[in-house]
Amino acid sequence: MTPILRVKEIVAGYEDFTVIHNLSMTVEAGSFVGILGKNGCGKSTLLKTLSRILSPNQGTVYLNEHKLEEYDSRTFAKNLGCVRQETDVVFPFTVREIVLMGRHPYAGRLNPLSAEDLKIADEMMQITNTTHLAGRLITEVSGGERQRVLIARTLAQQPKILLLDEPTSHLDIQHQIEILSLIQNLTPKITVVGVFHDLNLAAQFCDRLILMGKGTILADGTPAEVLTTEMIGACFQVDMIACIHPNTGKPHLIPAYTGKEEQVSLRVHVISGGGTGTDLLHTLYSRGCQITAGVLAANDTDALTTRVLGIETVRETPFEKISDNSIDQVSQIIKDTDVIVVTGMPIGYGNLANLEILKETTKPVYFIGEIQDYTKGAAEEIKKDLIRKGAFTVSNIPELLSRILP
Ligand SMILES: Nc1ncnc2c1ncn2[C@@H]1O[C@H](COP(=O)(O)OP(=O)(O)OP(=O)(O)O)[C@@H](O)[C@H]1O
Repeated sequence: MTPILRVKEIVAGYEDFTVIHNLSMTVEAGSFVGILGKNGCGKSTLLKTLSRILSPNQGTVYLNEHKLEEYDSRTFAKNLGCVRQETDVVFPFTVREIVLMGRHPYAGRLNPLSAEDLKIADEMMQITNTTHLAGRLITEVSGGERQRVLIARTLAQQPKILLLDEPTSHLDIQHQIEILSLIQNLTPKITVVGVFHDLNLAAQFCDRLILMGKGTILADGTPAEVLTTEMIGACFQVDMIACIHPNTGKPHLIPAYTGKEEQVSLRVHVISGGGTGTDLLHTLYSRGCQITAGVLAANDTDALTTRVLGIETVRETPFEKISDNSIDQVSQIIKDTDVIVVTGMPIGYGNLANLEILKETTKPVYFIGEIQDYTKGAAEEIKKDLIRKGAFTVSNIPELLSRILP
């Protein structure tokens, strides 16, 4: 398929300051491409070059296989619309007037705007949720409202390709999602290339991501191909964990450390399941504890968390009863641990052994949350017995931390 946009070996920048170094890329028609990268790496400069605000010093940009400079300004505006970060709206036009400016490429030299132009402007205000602002002055609306108005104006151009420089930077979370869903729904009729800082939102909405280094492309592919722990580390010099979001199936990045970076000497074994341990595992991990976990079914949500965090875990085949081998492994681990924490996990006969293992231990045991007992009381009996022998109950993670951390 012929790409709608083809960038060939461009070098671009400001006077004698080169920002983009020999960059090549293509954009397929109908796709939603996100451009990501550190502050100052050249994302806006690239967008300016694609939208003809800046001419490349070397190389060529083709729109539908025609060089950008071959287009007259009206035809160009009908093909490509750009919503920029720093916008030039300083005069007190009404919101409707601003949106109607998007129709200028279609108006004749002497012709006023047609009924069709008014209809399209109204439509664009409707889909960007700005209709109620139509009579207000652009200089008197909020940053987020203004951003939505500028998107409406550019959409009124009815471009075939839409470039967006941080389209959600001023928007609250509701409007971020609203605008990104709106933009996503424009594809495949319209091609979209947008600069984003929120990696997780970009992963959720874009079908392709381009990660930029200093004026070059570091990675280009699907969100799963680009947003890897290694790539994010190399690009942003941060320690992030790339996991797959259970609801979206898209990559989701979380900071590897949210608290202390140094290891604390506390060894904690977590017995959990069904996602009841996920928050606890992340919290202990961020506090630098040395964590072990299990026995967990290999497909359990908590098992996924331990895999992502690189926690030593005893895993069992899903839907199988806990085996003697797994029990032996946990018994061995428990011998070396300082503290054992049991979450309010679902316990049936298949995993009752997770509690039975604790009958023999002399290590402190903490129960956090009520276990969900599917064993006609057998699990509750073991828990009560362990509490009689000195196990503790705590009601939440902060209370647990206050009791166990040095
Ligand atoms: N008009 C300009 N004149 C001179 N240098 C500029 C100009 N605009 C940007 N730069 C410089 O070019 C480099 C790239 O800037 P650019 O705005 O393209 O980065 P960016 O990746 O979009 O950054 P951010 O994420 O902070 O928006 C930076 O070093 C910046 O200071």
